[in-house]
Parts: sequence; C-alpha cells; structure tokens
Amino acid sequence: LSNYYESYTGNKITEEEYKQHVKRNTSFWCTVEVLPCDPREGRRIDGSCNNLKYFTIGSNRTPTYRMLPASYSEGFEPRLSKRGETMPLARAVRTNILLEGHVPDRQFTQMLTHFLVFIVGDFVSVQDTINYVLWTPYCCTEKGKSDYMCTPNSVPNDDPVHRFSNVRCLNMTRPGSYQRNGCAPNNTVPERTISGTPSFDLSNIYGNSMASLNEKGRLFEKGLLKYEIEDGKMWPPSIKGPNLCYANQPPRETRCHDTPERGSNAIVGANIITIWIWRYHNAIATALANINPCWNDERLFFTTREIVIAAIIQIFYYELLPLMMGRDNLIRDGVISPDLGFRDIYDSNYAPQISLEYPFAWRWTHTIQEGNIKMYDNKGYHLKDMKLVNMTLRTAYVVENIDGITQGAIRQPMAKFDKAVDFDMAEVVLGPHQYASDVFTSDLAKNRYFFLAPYIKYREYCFGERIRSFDDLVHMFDPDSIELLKESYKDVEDIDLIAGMWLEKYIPGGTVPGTFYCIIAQQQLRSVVSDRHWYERPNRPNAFTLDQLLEIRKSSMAGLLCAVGDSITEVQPHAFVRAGPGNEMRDCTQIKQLNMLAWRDKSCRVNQWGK
Ligand code: HEM
Repeated sequence: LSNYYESYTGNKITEEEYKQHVKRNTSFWCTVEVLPCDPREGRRIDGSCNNLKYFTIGSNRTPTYRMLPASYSEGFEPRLSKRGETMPLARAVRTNILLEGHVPDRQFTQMLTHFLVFIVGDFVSVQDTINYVLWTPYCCTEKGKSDYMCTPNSVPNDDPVHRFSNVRCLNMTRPGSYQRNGCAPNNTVPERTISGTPSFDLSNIYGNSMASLNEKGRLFEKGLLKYEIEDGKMWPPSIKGPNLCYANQPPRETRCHDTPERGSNAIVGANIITIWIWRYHNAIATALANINPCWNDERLFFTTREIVIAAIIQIFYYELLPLMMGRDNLIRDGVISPDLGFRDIYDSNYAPQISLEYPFAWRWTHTIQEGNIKMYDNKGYHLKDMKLVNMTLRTAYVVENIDGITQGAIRQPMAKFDKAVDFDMAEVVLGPHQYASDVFTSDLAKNRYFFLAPYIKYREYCFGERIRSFDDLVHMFDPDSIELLKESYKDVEDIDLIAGMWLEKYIPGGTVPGTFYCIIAQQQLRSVVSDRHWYERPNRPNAFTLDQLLEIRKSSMAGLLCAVGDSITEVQPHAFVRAGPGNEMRDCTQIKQLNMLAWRDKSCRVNQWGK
C-alpha cells in the first residue's frame, strides 16, 4: 500500500503516481511520505501526524495559509496600483522611506536578534535566497531577461548610494511555488513552497526528516548528537571536503557544520545558537542517562529532544516575545499564559500551519539588525569588530571567535527600533556572495511577489479600521511618515504591507509596529492551538509531569549561556536586555538551571549500593 500523498492537497497517490513524480523530478516538492499515524506516538521529526485528521499538514513542504486573499494582476504578476499603473520601484520606495544610519538601542542586546534569526530558521525556507545567490545569479544580465524566474530590482540613476557606482540592478528571483514546481495547475494562484516544518519543533537542529537526523545528527549512543571535540570544546560534526561555507578562508579556516540542516552555517546568530543547543542537547542527555541508567539510546534521545524543544520555546514565548510585543498584550490575546502550570488550548479543527504572512512579517526585524559585531573578553574589554555580513557561511571564523562573539552578544546593544537601518543590511547583505544587495528592497519586492494584500487591508483585518484616504492614517503614523508615504504612493491603497510596517507607530506596551504585532501574535497563538504536541499540554503523548513543566519554566537565555555558552562565567539574568540597575551581571552559580531529577524514573532499578 502506498504511503505517498500530494504535499499541496494532502490527497493520497498510488505507488505508480509517485513513480511518475520521481521520473519528472517533482517528487521532492510535490509529494510527502507519511507512514500510518499512531495517536500515541510523540512528535515526528518530519512534522506529519500532528493533526490526526489532516495528517499530512504540518509535515515539511506542506502549504501555508493566507490571512487575506491574494492580490495580484493578470498572469499572476504583482498587483498594479489603484490607478492601474505599475507600482513604484521597490528600491526607490525603500531609499525614500528608510534612513541608513547607526543608532544603538538603549534597552536590548545583540543576543535578541541572534536568537530571533535562529528561531525563524525553524520554519522558513532558504531555497529562495539560495536560488538567486547560487543558481540564478544572472538576473541582471542579458540571460536573465528571458528567464521567467528572474525578477531583478532596478536601481534608479538618482539613487542616493548607487549614483556613485555603476550598479543599476540588484539580482533577485521569484519565490518558488507549487505551481512552478509542477505540483499544482498553472492557472491557480502561485502558492509558496517552504522546506521547513511549520511547528516550533527545532527542525533547524534535528532536521526535517528522520533520514537526515539519522545520517547527520544521532550518535546512536546514550541519546547523544554526534559531536567533535576541539580546543577542549564540543562542536557539531563538520564536513571534510567541499562544503557550503563559501566564505571560509582556507587553509586557516576550514570548519563547516555537517548538521541535518545546513542553515546552521548561515547567519552568525543561527550559527552560534545552533552550537549552544547542540551542546545543550548532549548535556541534558548525559544528565538523563546518569539518573536513569536503564533508559536506552532511543528513549534518552527523544526525551532530551522533547526537553530541549520545550526549553527553547519557553525562552522564545515567555522571555523574548514579551520584550518586543508587551507581556500584557500577549496575555490579553491568549498567546502566553499568566500562570506557571499546564495550559491546554489545543483545538484539532486547526491544522498546524503557518500563515504566508508570518515569516514575511518577521522580515521587519531586518530594521533592528546591527551590522557591526563587537567582540569582548569575559571582563568586558573590547577586542575587535567584524562585519556581520562577512560572517555568513563562514563557520570557521565564527567558531574561532566564538568567545568574543558571545561576550559581545550580551554586551553590545542591538540597533534601535526606529526608522534607521544598518548600512550593510541596506547595501551589502550577502557579503562576498553577491556584489550588491539590499535586504529591504528584496523584502518590499517579495511583498509584491507573494501577492500580499494592500497594507490598509491588513490594518482593517487587524484593527477593524476602514481607511479611505491618507488622512485616515493620522493616528497610526507620525505626520512626517505620512508625508513620506504620500511621496512614494499615489493612493493610500497602494501602500505595501512592509512599507506600512516600516513607518507605523508601535503597539501600546510594546516596541513593534501594530500590524507586525497582529500578524505575529495571531500565528504564535495559532501555533499553540494547533500543535497537539505543544509542551504546555498535560494530555499528549509523552507529556511532561507538572514538576517537569515547572523545571522547563526556569529556562532562560542566561541559563542556556551559563550551561553551554562560550567563556560565560557571569551574565545578566535578562540576557536580551543590557546589563544595568536591576539587571546586573552575576555569577552563573546564581542563574537558575533545570533540575533534572524531575525526570528521574523510579522504575530504573536502584543499584546494589542503593544509589
Ligand atoms: C533579526 C534578525 C533576522 C531575522 C529575524 C530575519 C528573518 C528573516 C525572515 C523571516 C526572512 C524570510 C524568509 C522566508 O520568507 O522564507 C528573511 C529573509 C532574508 N534575510 Fe533575514 N533575518 C534576520 C537577519 C538577517 C541578517 C543579519 C541577514 C544578512 C546578513 C539577513 C538576510 C536575509 C536575506 C538575504 C533574506 C532573503 C531576502 C529575499 O527574499 O530575497 N537577515 N529574514
């Protein structure tokens, strides 16, 4: 009997139909293999069987949903303006409304953006970026003109930066879609393909398939992940030979992680946090093995994974998100619980999916990314600086400097939540991997190629406001921001979602734009409601006991750093917030850690000494 299904529709297909896909080279994106679900089994690596009714959904490569219907023009091209004209040039709008500059934040540390970039790696897809960087780097050349996938961004002659260079075009490609990949009819709206699983399950650590976890992750001994020891420290396994770390500078720089997902080698934040979580997994597995000598590798591994996922998601939901979104807002909207005990808001009518808008909205955080990485020693003396954009796909450099980077991450301020964006994010982005790029222009252009509805429709959806003219924006924007929007767009309906978010006022009680808050909060809630394996639930396969959950609640970024962070012996208790009055640095012995005895299995026979 076949276990194959169409990834797009969830419909079962025959063995023969699957073979056809293999022949046409469409099996990867168009099909998923789901072995029969067992309601008692834990969270699958590939995300399938989370919802027992819609059991393919939640698996990697299954579709997102749209908060609002697609908005596009004929032939599935980006929408036209209200007056029927092509929309204003993405790069021109970007340079008109975002300033380039450097304003340090007074409150938050670099650790906040490092952690975020790691978290988004759990559910995003790098294939669109890989596409234009590696496979389709030619969109600005003659060859690009005849390639349907090429959608480069023109740079106007009077561009504030490139008027001084000969760059008149920035390379970019269309998002990959089920339609383009031959999985759905071409006369339907192109829907984006995403390679990661949609749930918060650390698939960026454990992989999106059992095969890759088994091949690259598990040691199959004592519940451990494969590891290497170098300079007395533990590292994820590395590739010997050709690899993805294109920016390594051999012969000195050779290390490149060989983990189930290769995003671990990408942006510096994802890289360092992968290293820490890798070590954390092994530390937890070792502690579990010590207290439960009768547990086998399988049980140790999957219990550890359950604990590590819960600990990281606890940090994300209860420590990081409240700082950005406002704790009271999140409690009011049911995203987080005000209590420490269990909570169960699971509803099997919701399939475990993310909205298309969700990863898109996270791009707004590109505006708070600081491009200069400052390194310090563990006494807080400044050592040196390095450009963040030159660390992408350069694992050996990151590993060699990880002590300084870690100390920097808890000391250096993040870029301020404001209208100024970092120079390198605005003009370089991909370091040596592409001559010139502008992540904000790409974000605005992708906004249009995802066919997202106009900004004002989201505003209406989120806050029930009808907006008919620029004058209706007065309570959402400063007057100068409205002026900038008027300069860029002829009609209020033309405003792109991301452009609205770039300039919008912050949600009361938080430090993020109102519409960003709405899109993110909706998904964070839905992710709790639709995840049968959510860690706060008491009734689920392998559920934590109350004692165990109370230990998970002690997780914090500072605790993670004290357990596995490089050169960390002291840290401020709120590591996403700069040290200062009320958040003074303190010795790691004063930072809470999980008490693993909550996982002691009494059925493991006590040994002859009664220990
Ligand atoms: C706060 C930290 C960051 C967060 C949360 C973040 C988040 C995201 C998200 C969610 C996407 C969309 C991915 C998708 O739709 O599948 C994205 C795209 C991207 N990000 Fe970031 N990012 C961060 C920092 C950075 C940094 C430091 C760089 C570069 C050094 C970078 C470069 C890019 C690029 C090149 C893209 C693709 C743009 C395109 O669509 O062409 N990001 N980011």
